[in-house]
Amino acid sequence: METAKKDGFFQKYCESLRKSITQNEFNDFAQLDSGEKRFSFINGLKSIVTELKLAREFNGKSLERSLDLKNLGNKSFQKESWNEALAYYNLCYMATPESNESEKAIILANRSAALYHMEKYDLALKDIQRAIRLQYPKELMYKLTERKARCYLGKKDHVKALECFKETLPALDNCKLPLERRQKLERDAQIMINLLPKNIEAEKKLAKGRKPVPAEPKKPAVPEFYTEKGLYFDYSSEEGRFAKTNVDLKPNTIVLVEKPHVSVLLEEYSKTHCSTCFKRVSVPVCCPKCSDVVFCSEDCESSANSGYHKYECGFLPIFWKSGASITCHMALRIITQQSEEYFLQLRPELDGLTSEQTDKLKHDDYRKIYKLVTHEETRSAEDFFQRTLMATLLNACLTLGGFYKTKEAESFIGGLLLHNLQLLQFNAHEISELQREDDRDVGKSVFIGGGLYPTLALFNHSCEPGVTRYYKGNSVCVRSVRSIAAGSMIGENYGPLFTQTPRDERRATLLNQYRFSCNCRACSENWPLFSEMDDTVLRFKCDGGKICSNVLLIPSEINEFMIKCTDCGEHTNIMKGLKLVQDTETMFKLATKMHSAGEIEAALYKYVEEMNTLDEVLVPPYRDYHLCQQGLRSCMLEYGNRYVKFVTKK
Ligand SMILES: C[S@@+](CC[C@H](N)C(=O)[O-])C[C@H]1O[C@@H](n2cnc3c(N)ncnc32)[C@H](O)[C@@H]1O
Repeated sequence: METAKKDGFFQKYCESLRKSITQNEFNDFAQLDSGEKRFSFINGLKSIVTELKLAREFNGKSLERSLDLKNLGNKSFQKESWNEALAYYNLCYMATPESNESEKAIILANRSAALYHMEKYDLALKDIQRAIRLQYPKELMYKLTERKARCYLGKKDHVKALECFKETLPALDNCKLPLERRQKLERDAQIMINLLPKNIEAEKKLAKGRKPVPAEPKKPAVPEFYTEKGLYFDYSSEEGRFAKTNVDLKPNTIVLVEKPHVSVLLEEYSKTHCSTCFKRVSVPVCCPKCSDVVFCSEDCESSANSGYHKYECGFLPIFWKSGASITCHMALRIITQQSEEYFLQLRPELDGLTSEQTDKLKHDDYRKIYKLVTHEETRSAEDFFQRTLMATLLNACLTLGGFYKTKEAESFIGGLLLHNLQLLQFNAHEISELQREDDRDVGKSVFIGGGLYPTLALFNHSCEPGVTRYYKGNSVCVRSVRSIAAGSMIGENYGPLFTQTPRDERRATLLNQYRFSCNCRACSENWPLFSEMDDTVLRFKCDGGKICSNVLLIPSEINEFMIKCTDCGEHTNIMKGLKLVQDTETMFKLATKMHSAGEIEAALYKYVEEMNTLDEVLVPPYRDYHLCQQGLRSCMLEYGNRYVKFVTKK
């Protein structure tokens, strides 16, 4: 990844600073042999803060804008356009300045009303709670207690609903409504107060006679860290460290689940996804000071505001305008998510760390990532110049954000920023999300941010990868997509696949971007591209006993697949207990809604591998054809040892 886009201010500043220094000065810089020295040199040239007039920006908050948005929200609400009202209230909440607490309380209360009408009772209850915490006006409090009661009614929690209707009566004492209106509300609440105890009694009686319903099993939380027991890391002088297995791995095996050491959203997703955990957010919790990020919960907001966001708040607009790449933001976040003392404490041991020591550490320990590949020895002085200048821009954010308590820490942390920029270039991963295109039945994988996964970063590349990655929030899951024999390397893919890109081009890209020459099986045997494979078609025996030439793989609701013969219409259930999914439209909906892309792929591969009689597959275009075809083909190669082309059903 490049340090910065051409159209941002950083690139221009970098070029002008480079021109302003003499060749002798540049030669002196080129001689330097540590990150700390490089940082001090560039940081000492000119003050980047003064040159670029850097200061925190909080342009997104304005009471005027907030009131305008509230009016728009209220208009949509009156039209009963609940979704539209919610969208305006969200924007309005984000735009409200920190000091306007009572205004914020009113907006949250309005948002709770929209959510109530959308039957999102839990979310409405949360907003009511937030409004109450922010000193919602006493004279209007009856509205919230009554809405709370109705939310509990919606949730069929009659006991809590009764409590809230009871709270409504004293709350009405503070209201400023005309007497008639107030009496009407009191009567309504009283009706419910009289009615609900009977319901509660009846429910109790019914419950006595009924067998207790077992609670729904909770979905297991994504583990912080999991590895397949056969996974280990080997080393060679040409390839560095790389992942291997000491057991046979079947397709679809989870090889690794890992939380990132650091992860950052792209600007485009900073207001639709939680900045801390990457969950998509429809009812955001905002930062009190800036309107550049959103959170999915108070927990994520407070962990951000007591940590990384405390220093980054107000700098994101500058960062985005600078054109700095997401890896630069990650280099900064690695620092802002810890404290100055944390790094100063680690300082004496960083350079002496060994993999035996770091392998045992947790993902959030800086020592775990410090020794990742940087290819420092192959870098040019120009490369160092640009990256070091970026480190000074990141450092300006730390200085202005109040990160430093001691001036002496600056050059050390500046050196770490430069180190982070180098290691992220080769070890960071794009984080993607499976999104469904509006009116189409096709899901696509969309790049939403970047992450650094300390264990995944040790996997080497193969143009015929053995695994695929997908994400849950910002956690990565790595699954095998074909059989991998004990003793083999587990290769992941850095970009070029053998089915799509000719060997020389693949090798050139990898050499340029990752500084190695690829010798994977597909490269050394020079396998043909997908477009060069022959169209051999064999036939699959369907359940109807006939031999049919067209078969379609259909994902079911439970991440398993069946085959539909498109000639005779028979279905073959390849796993027991599967629900039949009859039409392709439902299939696509299920595929894109219920499964992540990686899971679908991995499961597809598994079943293709199990059906070694199958030669032609019509691959449904539910996502990215290439990966799908590539995976299927490589499964077939293991069986038939010949090249088979898969036909894609458009
Ligand atoms: C993400 S790291 C992978 C782990 C790395 N081998 C290590 O020792 O930390 C990427 C770097 O690993 C090396 N690498 C990755 N795949 C390779 C391969 N197939 N052959 C040789 N070197 C490879 C390259 O130096 C590349 O820049």
